[in-house]
Formats: sequence, structure tokens, C-alpha cells
Amino acid sequence: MHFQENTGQADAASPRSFVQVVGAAILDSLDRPSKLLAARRSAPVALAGLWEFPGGKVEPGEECTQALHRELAEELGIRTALGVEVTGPLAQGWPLNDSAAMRVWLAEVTGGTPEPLEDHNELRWVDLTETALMELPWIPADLPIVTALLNAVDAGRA
Ligand SMILES: Nc1nc2c([nH]c(=O)n2[C@H]2C[C@H](O)[C@@H](COP(=O)(O)OP(=O)(O)OP(=O)(O)O)O2)c(=O)[nH]1
Repeated sequence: MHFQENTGQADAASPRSFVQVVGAAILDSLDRPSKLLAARRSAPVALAGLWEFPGGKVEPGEECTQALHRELAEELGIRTALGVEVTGPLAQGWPLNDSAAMRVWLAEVTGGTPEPLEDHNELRWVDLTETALMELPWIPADLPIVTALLNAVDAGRA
């Protein structure tokens, strides 16, 4: 029997590239965080009613953080200061599905008051505790990110 050696060359020649999504974990304060602004999607039907990190897809020619500022202005009508990235297992962040991955940054509102202007039908400031956050029906792919966020916040408080 002959086993063909897996050289990994195919992967090296064509590294997996996901549609790049960016999201914000908006905190009431980057220095002393106690609440997260969660957003409930209004569309598409498959995701409507589920909670997520506000954000969206990076457009051609945009940097990730530039795209995030644009999305937060469009969707929530706010300006933000970004904190550190909540790093995921991929260079492109956190896998969302077969074709998309999301990079997530901590953020704080520096201008405007968040309103569900586009893509969401409710915004909610939620206590930064596992109990409070896990009560929300998150998009399933976001659950590891919520856990990583709680760990990052706890590490910052220590
Ligand atoms: N914004 C955001 N998208 C998420 C999260 N979790 C998750 O699986 N997604 C998925 C949902 C969508 O399939 C994709 C992001 O698409 P989007 O609809 O927010 O992007 P967009 O605002 O740029 O809108 P469009 O170009 O599709 O009109 O990533 C999350 O926490 N935040």
C-alpha cells in the first residue's frame, strides 16, 4: 500500500482566505469596564433576533480598523476610540462560518449616542459577567469571542 506524503504544499501555495469581518466589543469604559454594548440583528432572517458585536465586512482598499470606524458610524452613529484587539485563533481573527472570519477590538464611545440606525433593532448595555452575557441568544460563532472578552477583561482587572 502506498501512502502519499502530505507535504502541505497546497496549503502553502493557496493560504485560506476568509471574507474579512470586523467587530467592536464596545465597553462603557476601556479603563474600568463594567458593561458591553450588545446589538440585536434585524436581518437576514437566519440571524434576525440574535445578538452580536456591531461591525461588518471590510471593503476593498480599507484597513480593518478604518472599516470598523465606518461601520460603527453607519450602524450606531458613533465615534469610538479602539483599545486592544481580542485576538482569535486565526490571523483573520475568529472563524464565523465556512467563508468569513472576524477581528474584534475593544472600543469606547467618544462621540454620539449609540442608536440602532442600521442592521439592528435593539442595543443593550449588558453587565460584563458570564451570567448576564450568556443570557442573550448570541450568534453561535460569537460565543468563544464572548468568553475571550470576559477573560481579557478579568485579566485587565487583576
Ligand atoms: N457584524 C457582525 N457580523 C457577524 C458577527 N458574528 C457573525 O457570525 N457575523 C456574520 C454575520 C454576517 O454573515 C457577517 C457580517 O456581515 P454584515 O451583514 O454585518 O456586514 P455588512 O454590515 O458589511 O453588510 P453587507 O455588506 O452584507 O450589506 O458576519 C458579529 O458579531 N458581528
